[in-house]
Amino acid sequence: MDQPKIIVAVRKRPLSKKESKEGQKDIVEVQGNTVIVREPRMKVDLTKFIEEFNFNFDAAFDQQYTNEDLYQQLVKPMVQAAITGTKITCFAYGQTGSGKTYTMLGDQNVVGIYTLAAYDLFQLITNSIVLSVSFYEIYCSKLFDLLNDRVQLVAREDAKGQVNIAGLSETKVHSVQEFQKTVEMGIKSRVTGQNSVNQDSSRSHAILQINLRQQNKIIGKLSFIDLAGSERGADVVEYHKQTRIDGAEINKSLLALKECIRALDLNKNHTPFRGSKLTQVLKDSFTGNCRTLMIGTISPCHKDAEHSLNTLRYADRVKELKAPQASSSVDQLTRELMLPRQYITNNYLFESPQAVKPVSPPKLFDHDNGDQYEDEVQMKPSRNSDLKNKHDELIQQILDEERALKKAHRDHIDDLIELVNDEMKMLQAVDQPNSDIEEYVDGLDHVLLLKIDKIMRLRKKLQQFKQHLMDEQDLAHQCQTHFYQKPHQN
Ligand SMILES: Nc1ncnc2c1ncn2[C@@H]1O[C@H](COP(=O)(O)OP(=O)(O)OP(=O)(O)O)[C@@H](O)[C@H]1O
Repeated sequence: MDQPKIIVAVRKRPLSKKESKEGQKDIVEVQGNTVIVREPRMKVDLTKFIEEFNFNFDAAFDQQYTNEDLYQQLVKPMVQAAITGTKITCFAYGQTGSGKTYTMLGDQNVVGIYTLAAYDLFQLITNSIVLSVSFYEIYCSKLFDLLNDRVQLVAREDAKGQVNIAGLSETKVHSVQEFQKTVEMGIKSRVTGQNSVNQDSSRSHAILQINLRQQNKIIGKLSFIDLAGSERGADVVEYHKQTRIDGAEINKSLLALKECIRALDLNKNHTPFRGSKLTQVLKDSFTGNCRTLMIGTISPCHKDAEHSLNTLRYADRVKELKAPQASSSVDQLTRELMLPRQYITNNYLFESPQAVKPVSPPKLFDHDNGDQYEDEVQMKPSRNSDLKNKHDELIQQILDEERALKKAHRDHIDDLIELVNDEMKMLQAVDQPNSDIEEYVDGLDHVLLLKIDKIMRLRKKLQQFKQHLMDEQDLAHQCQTHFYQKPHQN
């Protein structure tokens, strides 16, 4: 059976002892492949209510599941495919502290996906296959070799369009123990590289690559990417300029990543690799025979609700772009019925640039390139709850209108098909000997007028919908502007 090209999964971590002690509430529930977030909120009149968000994924794991469970279900089939030449790429995406490293690397008690994959690889490969590891980091568009004293590297595209990282070191490993040692060395180098105010591991993407070679020819490639903390994209409101630049850079790479996965899934000829350093260096992983797994990691805590929702929305966007699978029509339908609140904002901001101009937050610094994920920017409910409520109502209205518009569009297509059938009959009739040309002319005129009428009606609905999308953008902008305003100007 064909495995899907892209799998999007979400993993919820348990509450930590500290969080339980602090009285933090677990607001995330996993039911099958659905993740439910129940966020306690307060209305303008101070009445409390719970807002519920539902997201449906290819797989979802709650705190009961171990790294081994996740590996067996999602990664093992990919590792097996890697042996037969499929390039596999596995991303971990989520807020700092949500469990990306735990999932990928494990901790002192538990091994993660890296090592579990290595175990299987050494079981599966024959003696003639050599396994080697590269480990590097992308920080602020710069590449650093984690297995060679953090030497800075350069990615170059050759005449054939292949991207090579010049000077990237590769360490041959002959056992799981050697593999683990190599990875640990890279992790150490990553951690000790935190020598500036702004740099910590959650601000960079770490890429672990395992190459399988036979007679010096690469026959398999596995890439594991621990992405920068998702909340870092929101650092565009930080005081420190470098931090803001990092935030913009992270947003840019996550946006480009989403676009590349989209192109991959829709089998598009053009994939926007050059959108960021991350996607540029991963170009090879997005072309040809390849499979991608995205694991979104989330915290269960109430205090992290906004970040968790952002992670879920990002994963949802990646998933929403997937071409429908023949076997997943029920999933598709369920998804349509459970559209998350921000669906419109997320999709229309980025997917339909002609219809809606992207909202640009106020310019904060010269290097601001406008590539930020606007929806990753947090709003403070306490300071703009009025605007936010208005915004929420409008989003609801837009969701209803979207359904009505799509229904009208489908009806419109049915009507057009009927009219085309009528036209065909008219043409057949007029081609007969002794046909009535006047009847044909009147009939065609009538059909064309009907078509114009139908198009105008549909267009009116569309214009109204577009207007509401723009209104939504204005409101979102106002919310952001409100947020960006400093409370005290000296
Ligand atoms: N599924 C899990 N089960 C048990 N503990 C977990 C799980 N996920 C994460 N943890 C624990 O939560 C803490 C934070 O996890 P982790 O370091 O993996 O986060 P992270 O997303 O990698 O953060 P950063 O981006 O800062 O590196 C760690 O102490 C880790 O052991």
